[in-house]
Formats: sequence, structure tokens, C-alpha cells
Amino acid sequence: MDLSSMEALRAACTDFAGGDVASADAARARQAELVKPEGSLGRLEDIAVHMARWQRTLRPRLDNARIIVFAGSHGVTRNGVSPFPDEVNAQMLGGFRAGFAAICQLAEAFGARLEAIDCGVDEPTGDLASEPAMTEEGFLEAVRKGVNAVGGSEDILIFGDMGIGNTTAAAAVAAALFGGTGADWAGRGAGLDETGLARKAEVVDSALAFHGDALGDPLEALRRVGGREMAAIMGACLAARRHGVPVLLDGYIVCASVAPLYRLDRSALDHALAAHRSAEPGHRRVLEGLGLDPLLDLGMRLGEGSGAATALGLVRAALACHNGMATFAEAAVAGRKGDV
Ligand SMILES: O=C(O)c1ccc[n+]([C@@H]2O[C@H](COP(=O)([O-])O)[C@@H](O)[C@H]2O)c1
Ligand SMILES: Cc1cc2nc[nH]c2cc1C
Repeated sequence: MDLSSMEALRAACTDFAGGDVASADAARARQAELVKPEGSLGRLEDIAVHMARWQRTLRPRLDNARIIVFAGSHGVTRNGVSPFPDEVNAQMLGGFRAGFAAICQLAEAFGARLEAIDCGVDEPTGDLASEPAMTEEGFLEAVRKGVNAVGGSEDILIFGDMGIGNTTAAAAVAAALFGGTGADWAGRGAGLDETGLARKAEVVDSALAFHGDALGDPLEALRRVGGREMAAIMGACLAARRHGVPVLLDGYIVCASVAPLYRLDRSALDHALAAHRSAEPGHRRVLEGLGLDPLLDLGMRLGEGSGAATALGLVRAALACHNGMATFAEAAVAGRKGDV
């Protein structure tokens, strides 16, 4: 993929191949033959078909599930938009590697390999309220970091984020892409109080006013009011799409990060399932904007890829049934009355 300029990146964000329709059809047909009333496994059946489509096989597997957490720091925090200090970013990045974070436990519980990537935790981006968060070169470098993190032979990919202040960036990106004001998209993030929430909405409004029409371009929006970990997540999701690797999308930040891809090409996220709906109120609206119906709604709002990692358990359940169940004929169980 040529990602040497904004124009090259833009060109890489269109013209995608679809998944494998024959494998998806065969998987759907198998689901109908398994020893259960048709459709009775509900969305587990859809998950199995999705995995078959993107892994291009009737029998999808999960031997190589991978979680990649991208961490970055945000200059916008100088406006008091988060209850936590910036140094948490480097500390949690250490935690992802040392094993003490929630995502480490979820990765182990659901059988995924975890990796954490530093997108510049010691180098905050520009303050998006009054300057571009990233230069073009800085943005492209972050996108390339995400693209290069993806191997291409994974059975499934999950992307996570760590970045104090990044719910403000996600709100600004969402407002740029889907319209509305700061109040429509700002939430309490990691636990902001009422006063902080009002300030955060104003900060997003300032960003919208400062950057103006430049935000009409989805990639410019992510460069100007996003963050480095967000750009990397977009790059990783794009690479997964090119390789045909299925993706489980996490919460507010991850969905806002990949939304520019959808705005550039409506088929760009066809390989992705929305894993969960975050408690951050803006996430519901981003999911609606992307036309995605999340699998879980557990009131989670941690980030790190934690909601998607939890949904990996559902994918395992779906594939265990899909691959391991007998058909009516194999089990010699009577089918529906009147069927021959
Ligand atoms: O994923 C979500 O939906 C989500 C919702 C609220 C907070 N977070 C996490 O909390 C951090 C951002 O919160 P804040 O208040 O500092 O913007 C960042 O590290 C995110 O991963 C994540
Ligand atoms: C401790 C902590 C852990 C996190 N993980 C993702 N975002 C986070 C924010 C905080 C504050």
C-alpha cells in the first residue's frame, strides 16, 4: 500500500474486494442442516457466516486471534477534559506489557495474543481545539504504524486504544463526520464531572469552529481533531480489510477512528462486526452512523479493546457450534414434520 502522501492514502481507501460469497452461502446452508431449529442460534449463526465469508472457508477457525492496543497522548487534555493525567498513558502501556491491565486478562480468558504499540505516549499531539493534532507527515506515520502492525494471516483482529483525552478527540471526529455539536457527542469519558462535561462540549465546539470546512474531508478530520492511536487504528483496520481479515470493533474511540474509512467507501468496514455498545453515549450514534448493530451492551467504557475481547468469547461459541455440531442426518434426529 502506498501511504506516502494524503492522496496516496485516499486512493488506498477505495476499491475493496468483497468477502467470499460461496463460503458464506455454504456456511449458511450448513447452519440450516445442523441439529437445531433453523435460526435458533440467532446471531451466533450470523457470526459464523461472517467468519466464513472473510476467512474464505466453510470451517472458520480461531487459532490466531490477535489484539493490538495502540497508545497515544493528547494535547487537548490541557483544557481539563479528562479526570486523569497524561502520564497514565505510558503507565498503562507498561501495564499491557507487564500483564496487569484488564485487556491482558480478557486476552488470556478468550485465547488471543496481545500486543501494545506506542504511538507517542511521551509526545502529546497538538491541542485539537486550536491547532491540527498532527502534521500530514505525523498523521501518515501513525497510519503506517497501524498498517504495519497487521500481519495479514490472523484469523481475527481486535484493535484497542489507550489515550487520556481521546474521548474528546473521538467526539470531535464524530461531529466532523456525522454533524452536530459538542453537546451531541461529548460524554463523561473516564469519569468527568458535570462541569468538566460542559467544558468538554465547549472544547469540541471550539475545535469545530477553528478547523471549519477542512473537517468536511474525513481523513483531514482525523488528522486535525483525532489522535495518533486513532490514526493507527484506522490504518490497522484498513490493512485488515485489504488482507480480508475479520475484525471485531471495540468502543467509542475505535469506532470513531475507523469511521473515516466508511465515509470514503461504504464497503470499507464490511469485514468488521461491532462487538459492543459502550456506555459513552456518543458511541450509540457512531454505530448508527456506521449502520452497525453491536453484539453486546454491557455498560463497558474502558477501551483497550476490552469490549471486543469480551465478544471474542461469542465468536468462539459461534464457531464451536458451527464446526462441532452434527447435522440432522449425521445425528439421525427427526427433521421438521412434513419435510423430506
Ligand atoms: O471505548 C470506549 O468507549 C471508552 C469510553 C470511555 C473511556 N475510554 C477510555 O478512557 C480513556 C479516555 O477517557 P477520557 O475521559 O480521558 O477522554 C481512554 O484511554 C479510553 O480508552 C474508552
Ligand atoms: C487507569 C485507566 C486505564 C485505562 N484503560 C483505558 N483507558 C484507561 C484510563 C484509565 C484512567
